[in-house]
Amino acid sequence: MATQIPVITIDGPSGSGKGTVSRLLAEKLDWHLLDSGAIYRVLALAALHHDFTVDDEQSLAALASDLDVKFEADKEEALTHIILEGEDVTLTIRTEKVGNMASKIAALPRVREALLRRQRAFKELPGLVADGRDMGTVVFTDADAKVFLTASAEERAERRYKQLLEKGFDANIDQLITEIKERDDRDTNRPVAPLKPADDALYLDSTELSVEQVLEQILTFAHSKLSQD
Ligand SMILES: Nc1ncnc2c1ncn2[C@@H]1O[C@H](COP(=O)(O)OP(=O)(O)OP(=O)(O)O)[C@@H](O)[C@H]1O
Ligand SMILES: Nc1ccn([C@H]2C[C@H](O)[C@@H](COP(=O)(O)O)O2)c(=O)n1
Repeated sequence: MATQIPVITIDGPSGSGKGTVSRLLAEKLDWHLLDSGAIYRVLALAALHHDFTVDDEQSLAALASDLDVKFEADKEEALTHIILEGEDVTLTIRTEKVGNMASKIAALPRVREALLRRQRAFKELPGLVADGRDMGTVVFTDADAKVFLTASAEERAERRYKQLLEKGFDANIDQLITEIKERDDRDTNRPVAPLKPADDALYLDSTELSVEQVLEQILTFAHSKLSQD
């Protein structure tokens, strides 16, 4: 009988905190981590480098299939270095320009299809924490515990504003609120793999919660689900 590899999925809109919480959860459990948004962001950056436009689905799907990207975990710095075609793009992919391009190309069915195998390959022992938009609904439908993490658009824009300033980027709060709402709208209303809670997901609104409170609630939920199996 094949060994079961446990998976916890955390989906949600931009700035809901899923990346932060997923990293902490993976560290605590000593499991692997998949930041699926980073894959879409890397692809977006590569598309910008190659001057591909969003309507060129064929070229974008080919780029997605052959994407030369490496994820190198750095435990000391508590981050994953992302190397695209030999260049460290860990910071570059975090701009709103790249995030918006990622959201646009993520609506293309052939691009999503081309990235499926790459994402599923992250499922390895002793376990995987996967964050994104469709981890629980499409990529890992048989996950042991699924979470949908959200927060108000205003709170998420405020978090993103602070985060961008800390990283040395320029930011404007009103523009961030507008962009977050546009991205929510695009990610939620696309026909393929839209952002939505899986039927069996824990729905968690973090607007009034600290990172520690969110982590605690998810850990309690995950432990109860994993002990049922
Ligand atoms: N519950 C929380 N309370 C306050 N700040 C938070 C909370 N959760 C996350 N943050 C902060 O909000 C910012 C955005 O969080 P994070 O990058 O984890 O969001 P995300 O959902 O992964 O966004 P994206 O999908 O765009 O990558 C970070 O600076 C993080 O420290
Ligand atoms: N599973 C995923 C992950 C990400 N995307 C798209 C949609 C997002 O707007 C964009 C950037 O993701 P982020 O880094 O902000 O989490 O990538 C998706 O469609 N599916």
